[in-house]
Amino acid sequence: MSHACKLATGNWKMNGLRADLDEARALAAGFPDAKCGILLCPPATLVCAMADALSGSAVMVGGQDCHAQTTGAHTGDISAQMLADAGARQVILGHSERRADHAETSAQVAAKAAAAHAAGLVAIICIGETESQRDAGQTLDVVLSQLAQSLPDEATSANTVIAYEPVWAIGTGRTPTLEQITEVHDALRANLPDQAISLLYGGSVKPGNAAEIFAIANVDGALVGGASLKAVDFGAIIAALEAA
Ligand SMILES: O=C[C@H](O)COP(=O)(O)O
Repeated sequence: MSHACKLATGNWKMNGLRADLDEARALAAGFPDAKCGILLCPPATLVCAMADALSGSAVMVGGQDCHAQTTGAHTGDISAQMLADAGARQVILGHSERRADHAETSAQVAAKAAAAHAAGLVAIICIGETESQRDAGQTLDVVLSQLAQSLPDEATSANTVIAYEPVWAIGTGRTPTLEQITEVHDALRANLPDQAISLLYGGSVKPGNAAEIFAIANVDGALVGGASLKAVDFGAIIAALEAA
């Protein structure tokens, strides 16, 4: 572990109806005195209701994306200010699914992060290589380039978290070796503008592999997709992070 803050982030992606807020409540009930940051990022439709449901608990609520502008004619988009108004404290930006499905560039991610910061939100900026890039030996070049281009100038440990997510490990049950995660996280740490920025690993993190991943020196937590949907699974991952 580094000196950065530990953070367990759950990304519900396009999953979750109001009835699923019971999972969020169950998670919060299991960690009344959390020893690390705990964050759930539900779909936009649930941000307000989840923030209300978790009010007074140790579990924070975040968004999964925001627009770079504050207001305007952008049908279907939501601004960072709107997320903050709904009770969010953080926002995931530049997730590989956004980069792939919506052709988001790192420059756009940086603009969104600046908007998030202006709204008082912590930006969780995602980076990661594809399988073909890894096979071509381009992993460090790709992630360091994404890091440099996705961070706005004002990024500090107070307003920014980085999540390294190999695209090929997301939702596949496959993970890099511990040596591969170590190599990338060490390189990221060496290139951060603020050494106290938290570095999360994401991609098929489960209760069964969380402890060994959290034992890596420059891993400060996780960005968890599928295993964050159920309190019992995400709770086990959070317990592993607290113990690391
Ligand atoms: O945002 C979360 C990541 O994409 C990881 O998803 P996963 O845990 O389902 O592999």
